[in-house]
Amino acid sequence: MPELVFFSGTMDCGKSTLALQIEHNRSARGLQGMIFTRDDRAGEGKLSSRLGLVTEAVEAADGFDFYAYVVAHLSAGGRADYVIADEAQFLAPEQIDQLARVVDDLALDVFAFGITTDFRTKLFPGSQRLVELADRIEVLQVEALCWCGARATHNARTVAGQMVVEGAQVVVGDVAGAQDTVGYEVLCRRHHIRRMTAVSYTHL
Ligand SMILES: Nc1ncnc2c1ncn2[C@@H]1O[C@H](COP(=O)(O)OP(=O)(O)O)[C@@H](O)[C@H]1O
Ligand SMILES: Cc1cn([C@H]2C[C@H](O)[C@@H](COP(=O)(O)O)O2)c(=O)[nH]c1=O
Repeated sequence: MPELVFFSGTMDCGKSTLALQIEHNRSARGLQGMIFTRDDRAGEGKLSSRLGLVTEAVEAADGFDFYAYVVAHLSAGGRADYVIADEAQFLAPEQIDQLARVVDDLALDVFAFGITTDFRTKLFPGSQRLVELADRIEVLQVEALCWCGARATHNARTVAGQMVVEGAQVVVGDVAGAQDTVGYEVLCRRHHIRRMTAVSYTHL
């Protein structure tokens, strides 16, 4: 049975790497995937991993209709055996519904990758819809670690290493950002609640 699978975890836990591995393993066996992303750090139309691998992807911007796009591709004689959607937290709930329809009506596996919660520990709307609709939710095995050594479960937004709790939900960035710009750091719940980042800990 085709499935909608949500691969979830914190930032920097290997989601995009896994997406690229799934793509590699399937294409090595002659299967044809359709790869989508949104707002990847590497730029428009890219699916990139911090390990240095990158592949071309279709940018799923606001209003993009996954179901219509896949149907149009198949109707034009194109082939599709599965779908990959990275940075799925940025998708609108309706777009997740379209991905579910790709599974149910077109019988394709859909592998979606994304972080579940934002810097304020609130669900992204796209992730919420994935939790509601996915056949399976897979938490990634390679755990990112908090500075204290515990498993990182939450994403903090930082400016100069200090945690901030105000701002827009979406700000594209990285865990290794420059000191004066917006960056991110993964933390355990205890230190997220206490707003203790690696920088604030070393200044205690
Ligand atoms: N220099 C490195 N050597 C080995 N592994 C690395 C290196 N840099 C990053 N990684 C691995 O890549 C992971 C991040 O992968 P990525 O797919 O970009 O994460 P995500 O998509 O979840 O944000 C890190 O957690 C780490 O396991
Ligand atoms: C927590 C949080 C993250 N983001 C952005 C930052 C990155 O561009 C992506 C996550 O990418 P990754 O491959 O999982 O590292 O999401 C955001 O916009 N808002 C947030 O609250």
